[in-house]
Amino acid sequence: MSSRTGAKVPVIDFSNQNLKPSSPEWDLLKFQVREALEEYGSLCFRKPLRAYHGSQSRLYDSISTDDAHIAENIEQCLTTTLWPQGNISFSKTLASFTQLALGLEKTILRMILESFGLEKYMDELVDLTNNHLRAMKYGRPNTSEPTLGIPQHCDNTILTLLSQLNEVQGLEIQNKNGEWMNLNPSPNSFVVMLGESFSIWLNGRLSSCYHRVLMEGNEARYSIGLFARPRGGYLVKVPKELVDDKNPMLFKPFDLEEFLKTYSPQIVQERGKSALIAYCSV
Ligand SMILES: O=C(O)CCC(=O)C(=O)O
Ligand SMILES: [Fe+2]
Repeated sequence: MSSRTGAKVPVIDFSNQNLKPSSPEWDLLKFQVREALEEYGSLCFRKPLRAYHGSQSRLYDSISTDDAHIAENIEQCLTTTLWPQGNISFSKTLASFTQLALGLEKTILRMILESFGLEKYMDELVDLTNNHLRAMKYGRPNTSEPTLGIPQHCDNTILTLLSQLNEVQGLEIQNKNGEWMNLNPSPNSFVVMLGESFSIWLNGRLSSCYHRVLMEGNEARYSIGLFARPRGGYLVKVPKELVDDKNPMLFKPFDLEEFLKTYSPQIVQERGKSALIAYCSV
């Protein structure tokens, strides 16, 4: 296993509720976002289908819904899975969490696009996005040995926003030197990661980061994520502005749903890199 380090991913302060595009504060944050994503593919933000997802490890369990902006989806797929008789306060909390996360997701998306002069694609990217909300539980490892909660992977999303719900740490990202860094996010922050679909759309200008969950000790870990994924039936396609003589097109257009039909975790292991990147590399 490669080495682990406690080095820090940048934390960016988004606590200003009145942040406006084109203001000096917006431009400063935009610069910080771009810089952090170039370095790590990931950063932390400070801020005031009914399914158990497949077992990633013996510790991992989750419930999730697509199109999480619709409150009934949260109710039907998450709340009633846990409380068949319903739980209004849980549904409301999750719905307001989702609204907050969606707002942040759009802000980050706009900043990244602006930093490439590609803001005209904002609506197109928002339209092709399915916001998948997933609540995750990692059971108690009951050992002092580091135990995998989720093996290393890159998300196939456009953006991923993660929030850790209790004090039990475990999320790690890999830096450019191959070292694993634990993130230790505080409960009032989001970790934002650039997903592979976005890295491909950007013709590789920014990379997504490998991450994993490693746990030890006797406590369960709870986290929640908003996974902005391209909808099935939509082609993710590098915009013409990112292709020229010096920057040839690196990826063919792809439909994530079509890719997932052919996906086999073995491909990831065999090629040592992401199956999605391998699938649509030119
Ligand atoms: O629980 C976490 O903090 C990470 C989850 C994750 O990486 C994933 O579901 O893709
Ligand atoms: Fe992930």
